[in-house]
Amino acid sequence: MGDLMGKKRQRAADGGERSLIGNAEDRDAPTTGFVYVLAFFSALGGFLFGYDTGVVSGAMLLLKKRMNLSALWQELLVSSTVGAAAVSALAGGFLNGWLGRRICILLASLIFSVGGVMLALAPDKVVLLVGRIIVGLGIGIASMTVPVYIAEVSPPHLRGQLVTVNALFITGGQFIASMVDGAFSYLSEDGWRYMLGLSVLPAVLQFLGFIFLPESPRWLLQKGQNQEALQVLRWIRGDQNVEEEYDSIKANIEEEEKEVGAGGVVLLRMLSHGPTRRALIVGCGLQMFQQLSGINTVMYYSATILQMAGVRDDKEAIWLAAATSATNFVFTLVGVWLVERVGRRKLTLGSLLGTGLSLALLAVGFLLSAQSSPPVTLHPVDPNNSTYRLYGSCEPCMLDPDCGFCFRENGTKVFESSCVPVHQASIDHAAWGRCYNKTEDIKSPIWAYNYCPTSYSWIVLMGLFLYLAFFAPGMGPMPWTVNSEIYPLWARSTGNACSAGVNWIFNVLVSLTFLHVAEYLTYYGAFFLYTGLVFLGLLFVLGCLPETRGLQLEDMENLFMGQLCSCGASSPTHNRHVHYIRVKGSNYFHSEDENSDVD
Ligand SMILES: O[C@H]1[C@H](O)[C@@H](O)[C@H](O)[C@@H](O)[C@H]1O
Repeated sequence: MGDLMGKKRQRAADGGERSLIGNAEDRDAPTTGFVYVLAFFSALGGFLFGYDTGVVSGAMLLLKKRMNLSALWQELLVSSTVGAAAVSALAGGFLNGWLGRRICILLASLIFSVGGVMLALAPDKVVLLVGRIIVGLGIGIASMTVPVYIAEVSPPHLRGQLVTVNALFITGGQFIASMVDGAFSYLSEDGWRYMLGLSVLPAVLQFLGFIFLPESPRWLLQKGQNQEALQVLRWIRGDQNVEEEYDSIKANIEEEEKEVGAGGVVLLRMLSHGPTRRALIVGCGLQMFQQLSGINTVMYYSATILQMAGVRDDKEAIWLAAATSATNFVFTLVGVWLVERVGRRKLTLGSLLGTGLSLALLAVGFLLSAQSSPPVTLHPVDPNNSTYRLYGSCEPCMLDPDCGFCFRENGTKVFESSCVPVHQASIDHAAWGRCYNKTEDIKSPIWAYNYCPTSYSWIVLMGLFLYLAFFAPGMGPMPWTVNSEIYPLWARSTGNACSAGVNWIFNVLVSLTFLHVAEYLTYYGAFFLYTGLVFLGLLFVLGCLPETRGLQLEDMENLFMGQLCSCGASSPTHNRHVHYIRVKGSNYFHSEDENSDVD
């Protein structure tokens, strides 16, 4: 074993130098346009991920009225997709290893198409629920397969950028979904059918594309289909000399097999092998912290934040929410531009720092709003004679899930305000009284179920914008990009399945707990909590995330040879020394001390 590891490190060291030279050449080498075609068609999976998770909020506004959906059914229709994605992302690891990346992408696009047709034609809420679960199964498989496929077909110097394009497509999907929501919100009858059904178009396009596109050459080599692998490499790289890359991948697979064996449960082998165990902790940790930084809560909550800021019209709020997803999209583009320039580690660290500070600003905005919460001035008599809680100001009334704030305003001045019970069937109006009948008349009272009018909304708005500007280039895409790179081939599908599963599980956890957390800690407490979690994430990344820019996928394992979390950018590990050589502004790994043993 020790001997093998020694040879492996020798090869890695040679490979490191070779990739070092290779990379310098690579940058100047012509890249065939074909790799961009591959990235585009694969990233349609990211688009569908974003579209289907984003479109549901607008569709729900219409659906709850058309189908008379209770709060439980609304919750089910939203969360079932994310829950199904968690399950299928985990299962996707096995499918990826067994069937290959291409078949999995074809499967996902087929599932998306079937789910989309079902949703568009759904006669009742049960069919809708089944459709949402089916779509979720597609999202899970796509979310873990697409980054792996793109990473495996890309040359090292373009890999970060091309995998990050998938994340760009995710936020692009969310943005288009919000535009479609806005456009079809005027069709109150059947608008939701178009919103949910339109996803069939990109799904079919991806399916048709992948009928003609090749399997990942790395997966083919792993399955012993050497001739096909060589052909695909030639196809993707154009005229370039691919023998060296082919030999390097092949030699690596053989060594890995000798080193960690071939049979058995991959996850167990990963956990008992130091470098893959550490990579798995880093990959899952990144995905966990991505969700713990509250992105989906902030996005979801943006409509309310805008209402706080004085946007009272529902339609206007929908369009402004589209501006939020547009911001997320535009700043992901900045991430695509930066990833190969500053590297994954610096990008993630900078993003976490800015995200944490913006969350603190959001929390301060909510705190100031709570402190200047308008008082309740009217205490109307409950016609149903049921006792309802008496609150002195808007803040506690708004945090109570059974009540809402009913008020009039004159400019920024709030008057004639009361706290009344919410209607059992819909949070859109009060159970009785002045806010029972919602009219378009601007003089009629305003019903605020989950916000309070405030003059500090500009701080919250600024916090929201800065949050997206910092989160989107780094913490949004980097967990996906890094996970596609850090595992050796034999562990890549399983590693990505686990980390994507962690992402979806924490997505559900954070969304389901937000309102309860806000009820106990208030909104500012909830945002201070996210701030704390983001700073924990910052420490984690600072200590544990090595730089992967420019390295061959086959050389990544060396980054995780030492103790976990001593693997920060350039720190030496306990049993071997790692240092970086700068070539053309990039860090390249170079190994010394080949004979020491690992673990
Ligand atoms: O990377 C994506 C992206 O940031 C999305 O905006 C978010 O909704 C997802 O949860 C996340 O995984």
